[in-house]
Amino acid sequence: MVQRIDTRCDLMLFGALGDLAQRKLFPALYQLERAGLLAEGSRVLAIARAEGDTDSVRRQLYDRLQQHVKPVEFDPEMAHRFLARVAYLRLDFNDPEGFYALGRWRHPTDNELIVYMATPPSLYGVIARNLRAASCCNERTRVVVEKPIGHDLESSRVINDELGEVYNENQIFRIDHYLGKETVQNLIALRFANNLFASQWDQNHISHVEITVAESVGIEGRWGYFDKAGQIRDMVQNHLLQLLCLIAMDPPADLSADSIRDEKVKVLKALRTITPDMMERYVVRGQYTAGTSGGKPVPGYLDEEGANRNSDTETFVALKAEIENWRWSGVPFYIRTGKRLPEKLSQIIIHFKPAPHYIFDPDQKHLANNKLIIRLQPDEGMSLKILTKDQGLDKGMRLRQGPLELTFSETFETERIPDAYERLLWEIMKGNQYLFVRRDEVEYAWRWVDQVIRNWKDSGEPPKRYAAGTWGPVASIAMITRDGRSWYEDV
Ligand SMILES: NC(=O)C1=CN([C@@H]2O[C@H](COP(=O)(O)OP(=O)(O)OC[C@H]3O[C@@H](n4cnc5c(N)ncnc54)[C@H](OP(=O)(O)O)[C@@H]3O)[C@@H](O)[C@H]2O)C=CC1
Ligand SMILES: O=C1O[C@H](COP(=O)(O)O)[C@@H](O)[C@H](O)[C@H]1O
Repeated sequence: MVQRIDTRCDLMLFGALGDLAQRKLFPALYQLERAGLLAEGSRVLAIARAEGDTDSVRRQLYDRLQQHVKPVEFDPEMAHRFLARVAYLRLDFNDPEGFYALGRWRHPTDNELIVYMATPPSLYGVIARNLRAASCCNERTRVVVEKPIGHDLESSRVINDELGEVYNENQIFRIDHYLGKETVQNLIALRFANNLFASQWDQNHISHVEITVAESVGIEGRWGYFDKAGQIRDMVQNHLLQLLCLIAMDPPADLSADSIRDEKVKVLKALRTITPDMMERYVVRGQYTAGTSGGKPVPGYLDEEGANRNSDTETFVALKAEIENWRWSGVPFYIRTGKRLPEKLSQIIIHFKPAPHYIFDPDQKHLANNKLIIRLQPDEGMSLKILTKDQGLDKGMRLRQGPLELTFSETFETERIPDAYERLLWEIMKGNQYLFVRRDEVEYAWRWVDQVIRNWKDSGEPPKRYAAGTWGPVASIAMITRDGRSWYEDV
């Protein structure tokens, strides 16, 4: 049972009629209502520039909730109860005068103020300044911004500076929604609550690590945004590097936001720069062509709605990251992520080194390393592959690899796993920053990713094509095979 808080909050949601707000944020707020976690008197101000008033926007939101909340979890009475908290304000975010209406909406409440910018990052600075000019924030205000922060290190610095002019770092909640996923948080529990793993978690015992975040979806009507970003800015700079940090970081002294973030920053700082001469062996970028998804034909990236047919933007990245410190020296982290892959699957595989002296059947030597498979989504859980003796009189000392299995839904009879945004909104209401990204993390991540993007640009090489519904360009298989390894397949 989650403990409710009695702090009344006012949430100003900029970009309230956009994709993120409608698909993720309002459903998450509805779920908090359903769980009884919104304090009496908490309110939401939906702010966007489309025509409409509170009644019409509530009707629109009701329909969206019906669309995006699972039918078994949708309760019309609860939806109306939640929507009664919502008002709509039509506003152009570039219009400073319009922001005085926000002050009028607030007056005379002393509810805690949360400002959520579900808008393009180019608007964060102007919204912050206009809020300040209209006296709509104080040192207790929490401001929430979405990833990606900028499109490179320089633009992220500009945005962070603009936010920093109005808010202190401890007021800024930079979202990386992967940090809100239960199973991602579980990495911290797995690593630091189990001494069994803690003592094995380094280059003495681990040969390599794989991180796969595969998506079966394509661009889903977001071509305008995605084409400027590409998979490296959309997924690697944030979600995948955050996963890498949680796997690679040293134990934090405690669970406080800064203890955890200090350790993540050390990992990002230690990432080996990928120089132009390393690109061929370390990085593969791909773009999907027509193929199939879920058994149905789907168009290629260049034929998606709104596409520019000459685009060289990547929809797939595979790369080999190396961390230059004592713990991880010589242990590659192979990461891959892409759109229109065969399935939605996020998993991390820790490949342990074999025993120092092998005494079994030489033909079975390839089996002789333990693997820990951490399934982030779907089918959340973990599986430790261990070796046992094959049973039977005729088997001698033949080995067999089998799993020690922990599927969360079966073992713990978990009710429902909350969506990442539910968790994150809840933590923002409580004012807890440990699941949010600090400025230096964002900037070190950009520094590393920028170098890869610069190398791509300088080489002028187009992305390698892969058919929708496959695991990316064959070059990504060659990349790992060259090191005598392969992407893990559960057989
Ligand atoms: N969608 C997603 O799944 C994810 C999105 N994000 C991030 O979240 C943020 C929002 O993304 P998304 O919801 O997809 O974007 P959308 O473009 O769908 O939504 C942006 C919203 O802001 C409004 N807006 C833009 N400019 C102005 C303005 N000058 N004045 C008033 N309203 C304005 C838009 O109104 P109008 O429609 O009139 O233009 C729209 O309501 C981005 O930073 C994105 O990178 C992060 C992770 C996932
Ligand atoms: O941030 C983003 O994440 C989604 C994938 O998130 P998931 O929770 O469904 O795994 C991705 O599709 C989107 O392009 C990206 O902006």
